[in-house]
Amino acid sequence: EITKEQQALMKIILDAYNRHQIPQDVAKKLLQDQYSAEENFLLLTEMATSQVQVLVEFTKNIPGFLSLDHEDQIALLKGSAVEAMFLRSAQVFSRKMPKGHTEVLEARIRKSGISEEFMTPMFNFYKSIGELHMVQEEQALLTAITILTPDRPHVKDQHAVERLQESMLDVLRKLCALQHPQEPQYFARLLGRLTELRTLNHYHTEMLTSWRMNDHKFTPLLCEIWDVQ
Ligand SMILES: CC(C)c1onc(-c2c(Cl)cccc2Cl)c1COc1ccc(-c2ccc3c(C(=O)O)csc3c2)cc1
Repeated sequence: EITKEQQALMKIILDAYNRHQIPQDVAKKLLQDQYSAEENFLLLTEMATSQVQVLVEFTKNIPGFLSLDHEDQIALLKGSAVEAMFLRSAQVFSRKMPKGHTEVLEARIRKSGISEEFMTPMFNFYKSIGELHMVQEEQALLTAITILTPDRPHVKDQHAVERLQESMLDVLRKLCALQHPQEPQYFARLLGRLTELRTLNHYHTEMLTSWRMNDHKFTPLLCEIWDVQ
């Protein structure tokens, strides 16, 4: 019982999700053959910077987002960037990239100065996303829902964000019922991943701190979105 306007919303979100992806020439750099921790960190920094740009373009296509208070738009992007990038990189792992990106991305993440204690929760998350076998529509909606989380730091008009998120959640709930009729708890499992994502934020903050203590440099865009340097 997905309504006509919900179908329209779904199409807009899916088109935006597919239209905005890391350019292939950037992604292909993962396949080059230098594998030092420094080289891996630089490549991952380039991936993250490109992914943030993609994320901003995707977010601008979420119906209603550009009508939110401008400072709240920034607060939502800053607050959700890491989670959206975990979701996106998780799709790379679960979609078994033909060009072998999966293996090289994992190898570079594992050897980029991230301490062991963060590897386990990070790769457990990647595994738990892979096990869901999400379709594109679910991935796109889940990313939009993550961005439209009302209780990010410094969001002033949380109700305005809540209204947008709720309409996305309603479409996702109906889509899950259609896509996974034999699995009534599938929608709840998807939302459970959003909770797991928020725990990864804390690990990520510590990852940033330890990189900075080892004098690793980030790009201006990442410094701005992560309030570092
Ligand atoms: C600054 C840097 C060292 C960093 O700090 N924390 C994290 C970080 C890490 Cl290490 C894990 C999870 C989240 C973050 Cl922010 C990172 C690296 O972030 C990445 C962001 C995004 C990709 C990413 C996305 C899409 C795709 C696609 C595709 O779509 O076709 C093909 S290849 C690829 C690669 C990889 C890495």
